Amino acid sequence: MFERNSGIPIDLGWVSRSCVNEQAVKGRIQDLLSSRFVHPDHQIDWLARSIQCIDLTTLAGDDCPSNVERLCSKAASPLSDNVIGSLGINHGLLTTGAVCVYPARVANACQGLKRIGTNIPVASVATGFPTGQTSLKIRIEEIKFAVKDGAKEIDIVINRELALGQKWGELYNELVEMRKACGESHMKSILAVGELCNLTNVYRASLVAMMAGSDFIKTSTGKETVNATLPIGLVMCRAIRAYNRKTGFKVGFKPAGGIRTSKDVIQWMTLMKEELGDEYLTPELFRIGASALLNDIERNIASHITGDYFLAEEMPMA
Ligand SMILES: O=C[C@H](O)COP(=O)(O)O
Repeated sequence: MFERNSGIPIDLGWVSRSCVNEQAVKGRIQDLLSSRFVHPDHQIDWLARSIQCIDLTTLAGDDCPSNVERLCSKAASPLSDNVIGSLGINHGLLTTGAVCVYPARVANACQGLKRIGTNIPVASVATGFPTGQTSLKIRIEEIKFAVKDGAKEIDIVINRELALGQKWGELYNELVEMRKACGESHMKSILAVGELCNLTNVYRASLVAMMAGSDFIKTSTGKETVNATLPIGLVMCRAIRAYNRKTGFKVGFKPAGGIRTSKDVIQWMTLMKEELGDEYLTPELFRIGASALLNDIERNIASHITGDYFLAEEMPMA
């Protein structure tokens, strides 16, 4: 275990001095993709490990108790019994990192997980997700509502207007208020990187979110035009590393939005391993926000085990 990030007073000098060389970021990602491979013999282990880091998500307008219950069952038993048996893992030991739902569905998720008898945490998006376009008062109330209903993790969205206007002090103050409203529940700050215009803003927003006490920084809501990309992920990982060196606090990273395939997951895990080290490849410090990824992982693990090719529709719905 490690100490939770309590945040630090805002350091505006550090924020405004920080600039990102976009060409160097692209070069580093190209180098990573061309020089680091996971040996096929180890891919099953990596994929099984990735499942523990998934925030299994449903964020649809037609979410209702029954589909949230199904999501909870899938989170508690992400792989079929025969696949689990072949991996030599005891049933019930492999679960996703969390279940992620809208605030109105937190109570359903908590009940569903309790019925199954698992302590998988419920995460909830809040603060006017995905845009945050409402008053601070209402955004704070929404956090409190989700916490009261049992959410142990709150995925808040940052105010993009403040970030784009370089109003870092104001953004920090909003985030500090949100962190207070989260209480013991962990705050995962969504930067909505696709709307931040450039990588320097991504780096600066990452620093401000961590200074305000975020437990995780997260790329995207999944609703922006550009969501999680590896260059953006690299910039956020570097900010996490710099913050850790300066303060000693470890802040987690959550790429989210458009992550659909086993190949994507292995690339994200490679980035984490190379940039932050193995200790960050745990559910405490790494999550993948995804609504449509588990099916592909299960299909790949089943294919590795049996040597047969499976169609997506042959797998139970993820
Ligand atoms: O926070 C999680 C994202 O909404 C998931 O995005 P996705 O639906 O593209 O997987």
